[in-house]
Amino acid sequence: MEENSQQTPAVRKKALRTGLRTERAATGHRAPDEDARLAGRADELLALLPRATGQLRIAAFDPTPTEPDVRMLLCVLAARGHRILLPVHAGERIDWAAWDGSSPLAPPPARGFGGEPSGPREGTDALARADLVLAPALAVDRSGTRLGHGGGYYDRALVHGRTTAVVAVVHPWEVLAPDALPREAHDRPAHAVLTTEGVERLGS
Ligand SMILES: Nc1nc2c(c(=O)[nH]1)N(C=O)[C@@H](CNc1ccc(C(=O)N[C@@H](CCC(=O)O)C(=O)O)cc1)CN2
Ligand SMILES: Nc1ncnc2c1ncn2[C@@H]1O[C@H](COP(=O)(O)OP(=O)(O)OP(=O)(O)O)[C@@H](O)[C@H]1O
Repeated sequence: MEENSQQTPAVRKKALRTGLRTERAATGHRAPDEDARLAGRADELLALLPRATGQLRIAAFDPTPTEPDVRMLLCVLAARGHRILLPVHAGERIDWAAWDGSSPLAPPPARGFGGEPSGPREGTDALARADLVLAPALAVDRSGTRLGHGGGYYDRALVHGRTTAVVAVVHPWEVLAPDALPREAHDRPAHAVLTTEGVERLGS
C-alpha cells in the first residue's frame, strides 16, 4: 500500500518540494546582482507577448528571502506604465492589489507570502485577467510543468483565464529536464521561465 501511494504525483511533489526548499535554505543569500540581472530581462519578458503595446496587467509577487528577487524588475515594469498586481491573503484563496513599484508594502501576512499593497482588492479572479503572470515556483521543467508551493492558488486561478503568458520564476538550477516533474490533470503549464540567465520558452 505504502509503495503505491508513494508513487502518486501528489506524494512525489511533496518530496520534491522538501528537497528544493532545503536547497534554497542552504544557498543562504541572494547573489549580489540578482535583482539587476532579472530587471535586465524586462524586454525579453515582454517579447513573449504577441501584442505588448499599451498598459499591460502583470501579476507578480513580492519575493520571500529565498525567492528570486524580482523587485527591481517590477519597479522597471511599473515605471514603464504597466499595472503590477501582487497577491493579498484572503483566506482559502488569494486576492490581488495593484502596486506602483515604490509604495511601501504591508508586512507578509503569513509564511510563504510576500509583502502586500494596501490599495483596493481587485478580486480573486484578477489573475485570470492578467496579460502576463510571473508565477513563483520551486522548480519548472522544460515541458512547462511548474511545481509551486502547494497552495494550488495559481492552478485554480488560471483555469478560467483568457490566454495569458505564464512565466515561472526560479533560480537557474531549478530549471529541470523535460518531464522531470510530475504533472497532474489540474496543473496549468508555464509557457516560459525567467531566471537570472534569461527567458526561455518551454514546451507543453
Ligand atoms: N512571494 C510569494 N508570495 C506568494 C506566493 C509565493 O509563492 N511567493 N504564493 C504562491 O502560491 C501565495 C502563497 N502561497 C502559499 C502556499 C502554500 C503555503 C504553505 O503554507 N505551505 C505549507 C507546505 C505545503 C506543502 O508542502 O504541501 C507550509 O509552508 O507549511 C503558504 C503560502 C501568495 N503569495
Ligand atoms: N483547478 C483546481 N481545482 C481544484 N483544486 C485544485 C485545482 N488546481 C489545484 N488544486 C488543488 O490544489 C492543491 C495543490 O496543487 P499543486 O500541488 O499542483 O499546487 P502547486 O502547483 O504547488 O500550487 P500553485 O498552483 O499555487 O503554485 C491540490 O490539492 C490540488 O488538488
